[in-house]
Amino acid sequence: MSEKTPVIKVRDLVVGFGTQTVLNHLDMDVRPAEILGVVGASGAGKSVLLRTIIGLIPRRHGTIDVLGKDLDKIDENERRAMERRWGVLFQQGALFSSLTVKQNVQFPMRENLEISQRLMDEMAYAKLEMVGLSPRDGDKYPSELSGGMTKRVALARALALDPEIVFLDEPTSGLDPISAGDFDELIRTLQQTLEITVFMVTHDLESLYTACDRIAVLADGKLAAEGPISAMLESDHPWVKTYFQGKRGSSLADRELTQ
Ligand SMILES: Nc1ncnc2c1ncn2[C@@H]1O[C@H](COP(=O)(O)OP(=O)(O)OP(=O)(O)O)[C@@H](O)[C@H]1O
Repeated sequence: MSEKTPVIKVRDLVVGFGTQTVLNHLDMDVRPAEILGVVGASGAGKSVLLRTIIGLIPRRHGTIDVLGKDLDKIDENERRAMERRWGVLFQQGALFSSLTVKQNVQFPMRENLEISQRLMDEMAYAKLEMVGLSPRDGDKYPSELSGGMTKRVALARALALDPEIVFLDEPTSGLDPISAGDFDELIRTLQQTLEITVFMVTHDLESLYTACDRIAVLADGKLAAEGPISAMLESDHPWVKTYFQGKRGSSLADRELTQ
């Protein structure tokens, strides 16, 4: 794929439920190896967009290309192959409570790869190390983990099949600011070392400043603004102005300017 080809290309996307239209003729590109932060008011449709791209919610209209393939034009086998090329971290982590950390990380491997248990163990330990957890953490159950550890395990599971794209839905929600900052740094480091493309839905202004290359703002079912933080600070869109140039946003912007 050429440098310029978007990794994800969404065109004229319409998604709704009953009489409600959530995404209304939305166009969006996600570029290779970028961390794109998707923001918008509560209920704007950020999670719906993520879930529609990965095929969990049907579209009413529009096309979605991922890694150069139109998702409407691939057969069942190609679809399964495509799903191995992306990893997803859902809101709340969504770990299987009856499985250990190691078994959770191995879940996608078991579903998709025919490899020995020993190799799967090695791979699971490597993924846990990548996200800053030890092999001993592998034997714990989700109920024994802190919020930050749960997110890390969910990230390790999303990375299980060495994906090219990672979808993160509110990865830092529920974390204290220090743990959230550590998680942002982890995402940044992984993105740089593995050169993955990251689609991150977030409410966390700090994440947008420290982790994201570009930001896409959802409002009224469309992209209201997109670009780096500097573009957000200059935007005239009312929601973008309030969000990025409001009290919280401007203190981060000041810090950015003085660094
Ligand atoms: N499965 C569903 N069935 C019916 N309505 C849904 C469904 N999923 C989402 N919605 C509706 O779609 C709208 C957008 O929801 P979505 O979860 O994408 O918002 P969001 O921007 O991610 O919000 P938040 O920041 O609060 O998580 C909401 O009005 C929601 O109620």
